[in-house]
Amino acid sequence: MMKHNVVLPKDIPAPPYYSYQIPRSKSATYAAAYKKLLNHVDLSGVNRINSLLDCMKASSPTQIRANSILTPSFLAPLDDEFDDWMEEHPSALSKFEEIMEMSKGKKIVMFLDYDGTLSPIVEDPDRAYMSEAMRDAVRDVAKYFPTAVVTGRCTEKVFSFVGLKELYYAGSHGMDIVGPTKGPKHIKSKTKDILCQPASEFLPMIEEISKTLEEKIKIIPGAKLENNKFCVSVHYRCVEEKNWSALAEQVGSVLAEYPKLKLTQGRKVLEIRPTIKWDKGKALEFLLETLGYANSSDIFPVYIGDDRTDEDAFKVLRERGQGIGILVSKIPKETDANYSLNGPIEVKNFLQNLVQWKNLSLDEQQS
Ligand SMILES: O=P(O)(O)OC[C@H]1O[C@H](O[C@H]2O[C@H](CO)[C@@H](O)[C@H](O)[C@H]2O)[C@H](O)[C@@H](O)[C@@H]1O
Repeated sequence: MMKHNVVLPKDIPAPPYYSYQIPRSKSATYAAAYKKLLNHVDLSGVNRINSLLDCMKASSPTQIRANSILTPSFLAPLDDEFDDWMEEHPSALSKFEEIMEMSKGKKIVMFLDYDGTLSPIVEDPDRAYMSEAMRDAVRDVAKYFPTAVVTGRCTEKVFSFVGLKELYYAGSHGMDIVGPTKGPKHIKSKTKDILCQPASEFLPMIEEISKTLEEKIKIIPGAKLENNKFCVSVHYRCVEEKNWSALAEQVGSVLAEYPKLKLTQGRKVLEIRPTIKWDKGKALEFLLETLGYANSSDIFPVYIGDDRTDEDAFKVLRERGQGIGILVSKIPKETDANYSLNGPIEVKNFLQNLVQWKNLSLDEQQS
């Protein structure tokens, strides 16, 4: 096993998240507190397990409600808070006309997250299939607009689920970007080139931690490890809550031996990945550059995603002042996205609307 010199500090006082109070205001969603909690994750010394465990609990709204670590005002988002949130992040379906108006004269570029966006969240990550109707919708969208799937999955796995050769795929949270193998005119490349692998030097380390963790988590019923090539997912969706601390202990203690790896969190999943400054936001920028749009002012990128990791891409779009981010969520979450959709079915409807709108505008141009 690769050796790393790590000194684990002892007796560090617990971070102050137990007393964190959320003001009841327009933006007071549970996600704001969760974000604060994540910032306090401490993988060293005595706080390691508690920190990780609190983070696991806080990542799930249902768990949050059942859990007493946060204040009651935080636990019960009211209907009017939901309405406020919807006002700030309106449905991309009900505002479809408005969005199309904003995109007028610009080139739409589509970025789609996979799990929770194109496919529904299911217990077994190996069975997260997308529907045929969704596949048709994505295929149709890609006929008109450059389209990329941006995901935490490894590229090979997500390709096996989506199966569309004409798309770009940015797997492993954007650390493995490949081009299309065939496609319409706007896609120049005819071969499935590897376009970008910024974390290639981490492959042996990821392989090693993946094997170590796989062994360690075997003792925890329901825990599942997924090797995503440049990152590793440790799933706890099927782990009973009473065993979460044991899982946190295993993951935390292994990770403490790898200072060049960091932990992020998705939906009932702990994600281990290189500490390099690369994320879905960087992948989006890289793809825009690859498509020749780095300095174009007439592009309109649309990024649709449901996960915390998609926030990096939403943020990039906000900072560029270009296009829109659409968060897929049924519940209020702190987000940099501009609009929302409540699940994969609405995502499919949005994509179908986009195709219909494009067909209509082409018809208008011809008549
Ligand atoms: O970036 P994404 O495409 O959203 O991928 C993020 C992770 O998604 C998958 O896990 C999630 O979906 C599973 C299937 O529905 C679900 O069982 C799990 O609880 C979710 O966290 C995937 O398995 C991970 O590897 C991705 O990193």
